Amino acid sequence: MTRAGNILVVDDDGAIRTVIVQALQRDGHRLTTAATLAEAEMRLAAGLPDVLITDVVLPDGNGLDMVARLVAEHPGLPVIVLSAQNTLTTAVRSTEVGAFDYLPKPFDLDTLAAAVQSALARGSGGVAEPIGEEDRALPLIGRSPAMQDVYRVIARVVSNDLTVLISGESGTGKELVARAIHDLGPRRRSPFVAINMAAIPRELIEAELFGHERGAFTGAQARSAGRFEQAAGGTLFLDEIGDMPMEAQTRLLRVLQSGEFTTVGGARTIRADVRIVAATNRDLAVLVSNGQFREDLFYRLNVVPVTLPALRARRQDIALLARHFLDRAAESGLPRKQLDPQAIAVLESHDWPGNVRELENMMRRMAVLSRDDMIGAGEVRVLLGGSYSANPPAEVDPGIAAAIRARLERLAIEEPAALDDGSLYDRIIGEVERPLIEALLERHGNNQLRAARALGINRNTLRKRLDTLGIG
Ligand SMILES: Nc1ncnc2c1ncn2[C@@H]1O[C@H](COP(=O)(O)OP(=O)(O)OP(=O)(O)O)[C@@H](O)[C@H]1O
Repeated sequence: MTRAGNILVVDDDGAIRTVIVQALQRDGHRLTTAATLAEAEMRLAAGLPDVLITDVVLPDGNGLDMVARLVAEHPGLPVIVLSAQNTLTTAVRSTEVGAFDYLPKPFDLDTLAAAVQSALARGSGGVAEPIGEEDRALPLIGRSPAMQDVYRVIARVVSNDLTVLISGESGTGKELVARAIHDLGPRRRSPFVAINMAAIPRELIEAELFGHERGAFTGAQARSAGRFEQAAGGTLFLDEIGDMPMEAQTRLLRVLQSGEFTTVGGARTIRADVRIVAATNRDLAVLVSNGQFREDLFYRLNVVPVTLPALRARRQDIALLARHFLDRAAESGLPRKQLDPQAIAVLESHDWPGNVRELENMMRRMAVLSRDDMIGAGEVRVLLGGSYSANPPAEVDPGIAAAIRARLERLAIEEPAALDDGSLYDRIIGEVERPLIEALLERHGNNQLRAARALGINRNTLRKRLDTLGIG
């Protein structure tokens, strides 16, 4: 009889993870995956699997070190080690650290399935909390060292209730991290409730947070539960905490100290059973020194600080994120698009002041606007628009850039509405495409390959455009 269990697969090779997941799901197992040690730690902090399958060489360290530590802490946990380094040393070391089995790569899927069966038959007995029915896919994308640091902190906090303060520029993923902490932890079956201090009128913040009784203030026609009450048993995410008014700060501090709160206009005291995660895109330490934020509240919130890096500080994640967002756009019904290598290079050299959110929006627009399945550097540059033309890449003819700017200025004067009526891309591209292609063909003696290269589009795209425009 086959037994089914919760299995965590740790391998940095996405293809191998997919193959293993598909093969083992057929036997009814529930799979979760991680691509790095830090991701694995985050998963393990959320709950032990019945069987761990891990690669040895991982981008952020050696899988066997993790195995040694885990097996020491949970002697019953069966671990299957996979390794492409088919050396005796790896095999021996796997046994020494207490692995249950060792399979050299490439391995046979039936052998792996059989190894999993014997591992389950031995039974770990050490399952503290089942992983859950579904693979709660990690929502955070990024392999940069800076993101690995973030994963490590998440791993440290998921299974406890320590207050976390997430800092980072707008669009760096602060809310996503707060949700990951909630979704991976023991409170995940209770609500995750978010409140943004900057989005609520100052005078209503306390009522929003703590709820109010009927008649507590003008317009309070019925009793209303506040976010603390709504989040009971779960996580309360206090976003843009730097914008919290002073009086509300004082009240919040009291709640954090006593673990209780009273509703606005009411005498009822309610126990605050929530985990607090706060976020800010402002420097709270500066607000404290300016007297705009209470120092004692700052220390109460900043128990575990997490700093999210700006996207420009982790450019190696840009390609991964861009592809991820194009995939997501395709899953939501938009046309499926890919990026050619020069397009990725342009994305990687952009500074992304709006961080991941800006990249996400840009990829959705690309999915809609790009005429070709393969997005080229030229299209990316056009869409990055003003922010890119400030620093034009060497290969763009300054004459062409100047002509586009001149055309935009003329449009702004003659037809200002056209600048934001949603047709700008087609208008400008329509106007500049023909002279641009003709000029480049002329410059390269009608050599289409060289002209396509200079344009940053592939040759087939150029051919198609020539056909459509009737050039040639
Ligand atoms: N590492 C990441 N992987 C995948 N998606 C991400 C990542 N970081 C951010 N995103 C996406 O980028 C968008 C912005 O993220 P989020 O809202 O969490 O940012 P934020 O820092 O809270 O922004 P703000 O300060 O403006 O509220 C979201 O759609 C989120 O899903």
